[in-house]
Amino acid sequence: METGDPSAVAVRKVTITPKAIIHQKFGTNACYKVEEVQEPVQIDCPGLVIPQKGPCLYRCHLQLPEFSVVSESFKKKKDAEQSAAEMALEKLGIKPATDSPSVEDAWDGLIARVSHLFSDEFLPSLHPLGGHFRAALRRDGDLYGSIPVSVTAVCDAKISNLCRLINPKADSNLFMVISFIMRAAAKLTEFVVTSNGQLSIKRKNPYPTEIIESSTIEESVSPETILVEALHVPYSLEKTVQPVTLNMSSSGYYMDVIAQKLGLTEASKVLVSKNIGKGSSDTRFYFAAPEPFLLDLSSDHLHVKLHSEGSLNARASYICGQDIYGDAIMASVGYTWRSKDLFSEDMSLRLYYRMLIGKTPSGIYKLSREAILTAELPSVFSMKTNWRGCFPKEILSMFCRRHRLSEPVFSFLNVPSKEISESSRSLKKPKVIEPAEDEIKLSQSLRSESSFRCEVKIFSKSQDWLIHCSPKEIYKKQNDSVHNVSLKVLTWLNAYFTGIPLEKLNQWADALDIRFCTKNFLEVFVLCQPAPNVENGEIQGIFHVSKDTVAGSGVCTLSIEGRDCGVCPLSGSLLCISYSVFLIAEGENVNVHLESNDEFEFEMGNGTVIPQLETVVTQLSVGHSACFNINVPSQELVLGAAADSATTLYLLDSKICCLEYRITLLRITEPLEERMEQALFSPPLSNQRVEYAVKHVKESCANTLVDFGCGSGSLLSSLLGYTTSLEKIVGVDISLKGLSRAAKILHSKLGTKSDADVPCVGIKSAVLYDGSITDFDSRLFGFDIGTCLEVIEHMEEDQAYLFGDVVLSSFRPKILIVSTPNYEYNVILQASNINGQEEDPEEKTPSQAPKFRNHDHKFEWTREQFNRWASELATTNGYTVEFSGVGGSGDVEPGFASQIALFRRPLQSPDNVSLHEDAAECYKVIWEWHRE
Ligand SMILES: C[S@@+](CC[C@H](N)C(=O)[O-])C[C@H]1O[C@@H](n2cnc3c(N)ncnc32)[C@H](O)[C@@H]1O
Ligand SMILES: [Mg+2]
Repeated sequence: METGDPSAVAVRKVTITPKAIIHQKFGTNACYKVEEVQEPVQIDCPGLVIPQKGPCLYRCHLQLPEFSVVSESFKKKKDAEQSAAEMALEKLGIKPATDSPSVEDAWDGLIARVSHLFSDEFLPSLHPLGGHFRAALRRDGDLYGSIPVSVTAVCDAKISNLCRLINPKADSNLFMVISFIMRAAAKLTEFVVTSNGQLSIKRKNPYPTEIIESSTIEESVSPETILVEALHVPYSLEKTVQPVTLNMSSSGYYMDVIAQKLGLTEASKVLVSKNIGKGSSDTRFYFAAPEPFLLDLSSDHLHVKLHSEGSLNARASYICGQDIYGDAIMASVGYTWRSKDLFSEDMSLRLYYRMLIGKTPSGIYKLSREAILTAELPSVFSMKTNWRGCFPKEILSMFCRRHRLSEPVFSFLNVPSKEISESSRSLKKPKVIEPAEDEIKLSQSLRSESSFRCEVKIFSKSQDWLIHCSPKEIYKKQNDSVHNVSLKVLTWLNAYFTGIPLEKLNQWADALDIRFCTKNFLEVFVLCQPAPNVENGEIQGIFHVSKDTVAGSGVCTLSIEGRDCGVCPLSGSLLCISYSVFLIAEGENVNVHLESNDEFEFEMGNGTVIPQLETVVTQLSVGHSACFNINVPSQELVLGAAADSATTLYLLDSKICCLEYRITLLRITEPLEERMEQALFSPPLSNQRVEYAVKHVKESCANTLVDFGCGSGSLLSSLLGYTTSLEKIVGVDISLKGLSRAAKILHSKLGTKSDADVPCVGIKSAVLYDGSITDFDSRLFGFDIGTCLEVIEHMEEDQAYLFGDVVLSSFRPKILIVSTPNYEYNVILQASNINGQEEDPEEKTPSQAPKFRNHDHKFEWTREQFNRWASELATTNGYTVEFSGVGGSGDVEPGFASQIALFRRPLQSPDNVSLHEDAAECYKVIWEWHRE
């Protein structure tokens, strides 16, 4: 425990304390002695024989050259000391200043602090700097007892605080701090010596022997030599970061060892960065003090001058957020508050690259998932329950901390309830509603019936405005609004980190409702973009963005093993895979293991994993394994993952490499809607819709069927399991992923089985088209039956109206079946437990209208809304319509779970075929099959 520090309270209270003033006036001539006082105990238990101890109190004797004072008794030693100092000041007729400290006060505090560090009482203390003072007494010759100023500048929070009070810029300017300390030491000529051109301070008189003895200068139990792994970070970006070993002999001073590695004679020429490690670790950059700095300690323009020297170490400066010059050593070594022994930890290339990765938004996400080569920061925040890894808000906070910015400031705009009730009446998602300016009340007191709009502002440490994101979207949950706005900012920042040009950055900002102060922003993030390398036209910088990543590589080879169970993942499903990633080199027998995960969950369709992986899993069924190769991504990602950095570096530098992914699809959890339909209905609702369609196919003896919005072909493939009169089946969709799954399933059902065991023997052809069902294609005119199951609610409402018109006026099927969710039924679904799994219990607001069943639904209609749509449509186009449904009952409130409209074209109604004779064939054939 550190005692008797006169500047300590100065910093804490911001005003100079009585003790500090005494110290300024008398220095070491002021002598404090604290004694314990035992307070008399009040016996409130007569007859008790066990001796009673009162609380321990302290009294302080302060001896000054002319007089002495004794304080009252206090519970804390330091209060006794301050009280004694105050009494002495009173005697001297000095009034301590009570207002905030002036720069002069801070200077006085700094001088007092430096003086204290070199005092007898500091030497034995358990303070990170104490170790340096003791180790300095093991240095030889002239260096005996000499302390490098740089360590005092970074290992003592009080010095940093005082320097900041003198000049706020000292916070990020190491050189300024060092020159302040040197100037303070120069004021203590009686006590310490500073030598010209040397960044070191030494005590004038030796320590008394008893102080040295009590300080245990020799470290307790340490082996002969300690080998510490560190890294050499060259300032030239052409040279790679290399591991180095520091041999810390137990009898020397570790700063001298580092000096040698930097090619310097001794420790005082070494400068030390801020701590960049996590928590208790002490990871810092060590680098040579630049020559101009040694020559001109007092210049205020030093920083600028150093900048123009051109030896800025971009990698080291980027990682620690402080300017670092020349080659640097990155090491985790130093003294702590816990022990007198030297603390050290090995640094590895992997740790270094992880630090680099951890400075970008997507990197923070990747690290939080322990999936550097596999995960990507998702593009949307769909649902809290499906999000894996750190949440956007936390990532944003972490990002700000790592770039030494202020914490992000979130504020909520309370959306008036009028807006919400209007928006829920139309049963449309309250997506973009702009409340009138005067109706917005900035409110932190949030009512449960409120909806939330959240905005965020980001400021630098010195409160310069950097980014402001104010999306218009309204959310029912406060958390959703916070995560969404955070994700927007992260997405935008990520774009900046990948090196997009400024004009694009501006466009992105507009699209994401972001405003930013270009000047302030670039000042803070100047080192964060990969700088274009003019010589060879490649992007090169702190990030080694490889050509392949820039070009956007795809999957090179793919092989799938295992039995196809026919269920492929849909967008919105939650997948669980196991995977391993290896670095493989052309013509080499070695492959380096980079990353593995036994159970890795992610949501499909949000960009939560690298695009190649998402492409591959869409082709897999549960139980399937796949192996595919991709081009090597940026080096820092590979090295951040690799445990064996040496082999990895060797292969990356000398061979043509690629990454090999081996994955197995373990589980698929369908989106909420699918899960509810399966769990709450027997047979599952989707099967009931298929059976409804089959019944009408059979009844109408249809030969031709078109499924509008066929998705992954569940209806078409199910139809193959029934004996019907169908000869031609066609599917149309705009989703290529869905269509390719449909093709795969139809192909396996139609192509492989022998006629004997297939009921669908009558089917002569099957075709899948890529196209929008709101566009007419004459090849699908006049079919016997058209189906459109659970599709219209995935379109905007006006598009659903358009589809209705096009299908009945142009396609003109004899029968059309349209199904869509019955919104009124949601109360029943959402009262079920299934829904509970998705909800955050504390966020539930029962008074609100039920949610839609699926986050991709653009609307959900009540029975009345659906009836109105279908009836008007039928009348306009000369069809009849009848209403029905599946799930629940039509006669009991609230009706069917899935409502169905069945349109029939009366027999006498003309086909209108002539109208479409020359109509375009705008759909694209994706797959077709014809019976030979
Ligand atoms: C919920 S899925 C239903 C799939 C299928 N009908 C079923 O019942 O399994 C909705 C489908 O509608 C498709 N879709 C949405 N808008 C469309 C459009 N304008 N044209 C064609 N398909 C569309 C989507 O791509 C998606 O495959
Ligand atoms: Mg749907």
